[in-house]
Amino acid sequence: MLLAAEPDDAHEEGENQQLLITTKGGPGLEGLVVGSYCHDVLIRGGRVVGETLGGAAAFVSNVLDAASPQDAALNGTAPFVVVAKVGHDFVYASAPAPARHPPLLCASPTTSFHAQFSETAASAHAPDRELRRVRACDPIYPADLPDRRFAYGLAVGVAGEVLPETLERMIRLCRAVLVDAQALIRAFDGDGAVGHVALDDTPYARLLPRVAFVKASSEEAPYVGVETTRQRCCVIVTEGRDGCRLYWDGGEARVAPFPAVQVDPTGAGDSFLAGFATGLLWGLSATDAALLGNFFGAAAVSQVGVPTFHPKMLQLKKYLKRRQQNDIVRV
Ligand SMILES: Nc1ncnc2c1ncn2[C@@H]1O[C@H](COP(=O)(O)OP(=O)(O)O)[C@@H](O)[C@H]1O
Ligand SMILES: O=P([O-])([O-])O[C@@H]1[C@@H](O)[C@H](O)[C@@H](O)[C@H](O)[C@@H]1O
Repeated sequence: MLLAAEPDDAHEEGENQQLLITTKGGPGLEGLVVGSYCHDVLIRGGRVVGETLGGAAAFVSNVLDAASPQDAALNGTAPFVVVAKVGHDFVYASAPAPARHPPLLCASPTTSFHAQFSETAASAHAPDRELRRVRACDPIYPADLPDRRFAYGLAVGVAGEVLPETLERMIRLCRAVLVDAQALIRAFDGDGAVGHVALDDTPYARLLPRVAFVKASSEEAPYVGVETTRQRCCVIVTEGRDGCRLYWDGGEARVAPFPAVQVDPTGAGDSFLAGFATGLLWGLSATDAALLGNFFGAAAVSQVGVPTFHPKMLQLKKYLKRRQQNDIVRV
């Protein structure tokens, strides 16, 4: 699979879009992150063991900020925009991610999840938590997105807030869009318990040929339908402590994990996706970008809530960049 190094502005309906993130610096690298911040309540053995900032947008912007501090300092601005919504009850406005990337305020309450953790997950691929959405903020509408072009977009909803028309607008605005499957296939029962629907049965399915990557956890992968979806875009399945696999039309690759002592699995998938996008921005091959994704996923599970990164951790960039052969990236 060839991943073009330079952008291509043509985004026709049905076009089989390839990854179009340029490896060269400059304002053309601005990203668009769409998905709301939320309140997470962590419950173990019936007891609340933590209350933290959540929402994929929080974990994603945390990684993107950590991975591009020099760019941000040079421009005086972060090289990406976050479109997130919260209510007036939002308690993490001064936390680093929302403070740097303020959300839109709504009359509805902040999205809130209760995460019930099992004491032991049977395998790396077994679900280790049951999620319940107890409050939902407003959806993010196409009109909420800035009206300008971006190098890349990350659709990272957690509670159904990225509407099909919003994803379509992202595709029009961004040269390449990476999607977290959880933004597309979550369904909520009367109690808010999170379930899944088949991606093919959703209005998002027709947009897949115009998406560059879809990332799914092992639990979500059967609903994404890897065999069908890989014919439309590249699919990445994360496998917890086993790392991840990439599937494209005609091939696949396994990417090894980093060791970690897991204290809180929340945000691993989000941090993975942001690390993966960062790797592509650095000009890495998709498999090396996935290695960077594994690195940030492992870092996320090692800390409770939105993790902090020691600058030394980012020395991985030097190592991975040394492996980079040239600007045209092949898998
Ligand atoms: N226990 C772990 N040890 C090392 N890396 C992990 C661990 N759990 C998750 N990761 C990393 O985070 C990524 C996403 O985790 P996963 O559990 O598959 O996703 P999700 O959080 O969406 O359920 C994995 O692909 C892996 O890179
Ligand atoms: O753990 P993960 O799958 O990467 O992502 C999580 C979401 O699934 C969850 O709904 C949200 O409340 C967490 O804050 C986090 O964003």
